[in-house]
Amino acid sequence: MSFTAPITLPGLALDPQWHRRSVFYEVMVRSFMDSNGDGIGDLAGLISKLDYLQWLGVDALWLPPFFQSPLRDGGYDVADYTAVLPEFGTVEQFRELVTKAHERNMRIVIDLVINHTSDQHPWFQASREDPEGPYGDYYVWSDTDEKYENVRIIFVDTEESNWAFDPVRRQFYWHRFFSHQPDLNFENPKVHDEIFDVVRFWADLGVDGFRLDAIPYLYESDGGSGESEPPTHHFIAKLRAMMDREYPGRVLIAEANQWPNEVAEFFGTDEQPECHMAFDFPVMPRIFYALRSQQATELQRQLSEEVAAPEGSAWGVFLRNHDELTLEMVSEEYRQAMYGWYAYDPRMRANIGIRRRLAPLLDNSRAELELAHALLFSLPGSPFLYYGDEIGMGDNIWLPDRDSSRTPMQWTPDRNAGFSHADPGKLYLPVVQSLVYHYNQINVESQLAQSRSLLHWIRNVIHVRKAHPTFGLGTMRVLETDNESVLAFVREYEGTGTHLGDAPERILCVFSFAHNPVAARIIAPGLEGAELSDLFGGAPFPAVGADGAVTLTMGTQSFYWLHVGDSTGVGASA
Ligand SMILES: OC[C@H]1O[C@H](O[C@H]2O[C@H](CO)[C@@H](O)[C@H](O)[C@H]2O)[C@H](O)[C@@H](O)[C@@H]1O
Ligand SMILES: [Ca+2]
Repeated sequence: MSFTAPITLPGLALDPQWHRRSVFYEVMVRSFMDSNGDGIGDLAGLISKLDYLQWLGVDALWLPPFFQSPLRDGGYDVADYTAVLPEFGTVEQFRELVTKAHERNMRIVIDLVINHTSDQHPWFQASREDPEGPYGDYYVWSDTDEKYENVRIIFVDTEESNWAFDPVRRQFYWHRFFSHQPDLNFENPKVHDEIFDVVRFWADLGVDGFRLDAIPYLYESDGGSGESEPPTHHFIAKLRAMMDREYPGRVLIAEANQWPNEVAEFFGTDEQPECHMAFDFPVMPRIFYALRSQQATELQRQLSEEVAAPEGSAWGVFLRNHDELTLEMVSEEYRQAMYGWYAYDPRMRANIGIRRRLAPLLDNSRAELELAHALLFSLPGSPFLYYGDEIGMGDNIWLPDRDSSRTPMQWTPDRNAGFSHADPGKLYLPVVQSLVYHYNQINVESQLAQSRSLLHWIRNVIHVRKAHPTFGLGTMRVLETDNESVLAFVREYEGTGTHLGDAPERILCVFSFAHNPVAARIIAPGLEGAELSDLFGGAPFPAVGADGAVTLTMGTQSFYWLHVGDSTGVGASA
């Protein structure tokens, strides 16, 4: 892929690898900061908090939809792709956000929700009213609701069919998600043109990337599963080609809740590249499984089988996001175990998953929060944080659907957690006031004032990660251990063009999920005789033996990131 065209975005240098070096931060405009006291977060509020995000070490923001929408699915029901929802601000303010982010060397990624629109979108209104008109074929219409019977239902809590009857057109329309989200008809080339124009609109405003929402579901066919069908890949390849031609350096991120070998197809091929990044869905629930089961084996197996992202591409790793903690990528047995540990109250469940935030899932255990983040920041790929998780925000399971984890950001112990000066009753969602996670205690201001707070800890780890490009750019080798609670892998990078000069770097990462201290023997072929030292404080550790093994003692639910130095000479082969 070439990057010959100049990139003129303010404040940003051309960096074809930026997405592989970045720490991403998902921030919902509605939830972060309200600038005008109407109780709803907005773009001006987000702009006012860019300094905080820069301080934290964030390199790129991912903004879920902020477009015109009836907000029946958190904005994933778009009614106008090129208009900002008035409560959030204006296109001009969005341009200002991009400029100010770029000035701080931060990039902006936005959601591209193209599988479906809101039923309020003028295209759908025109389509239902005038089947022969210019929009008649923009959606998937049928006289029967018996087509595509092999296609599963995704929102099992609310939907009984992927078809809904429209009383105006007197036909059924296809929808993979809520019935108020009709699927666009990608068989219609005019739909492709419309989507390309939407991409150009936002790319011209300077966005650095697009998260392709629900991307496997663009096409369906008779007898097919409606997931990742060949024409879906052809469309993405066509979109990528346009991006490379017209907007080199901007990235596409696939949101495909599937197994790694299926998701990996969204990277495309050398000849027909598709996405630069894809979210890693299977790894995430296995981290949570390991924390409760004290077994690293399933996570170790998954990581060993992990498909390496092709040259120049990256996985996106995450612990939580704005959706439920999806359990689609685990077996029924594991799913039931996880419901038992993490969703013991049925109210905590949504579809096939758990609608809770990170800190409550981990019972506010500092050890577990650190362990989970240490994994997040050292697994291959780029980490995605979810707003508020850096301070251990709580949730509100009495709110409907996934709103449980979309409450206002907690900035201070003051009114509305410093999020808004509106009357508290006017907020788009109430601030969290539960016993453990009340905004009086859990907020940015008080954590800034405590040097050992979770916020400072996470910031420190982010900065350590960023000082070692191996985490973003290196390969991973999973190692054998003699303790099934302990996971170990080595990250290796040839080291060109980093602060290390051209020196290669190796980092041994070890994690114990045991609920008591343990010792583990780690077999590290290739590291025979190597010296080890702690990446944080530099303290020396026992060297790897001549047999390539090292025994480490680990505290309860703890981890090490160890710099692998030169061989001590003990049994070193060369
Ligand atoms: O636009 C509809 C939905 O699209 C994304 O959905 C993803 O989340 C679902 C769970 O909420 C998941 O089951 C599905 O596999 C994903 O594609 C988006 O992130 C959702 O917020 C949105 O409702
Ligand atoms: Ca506002």
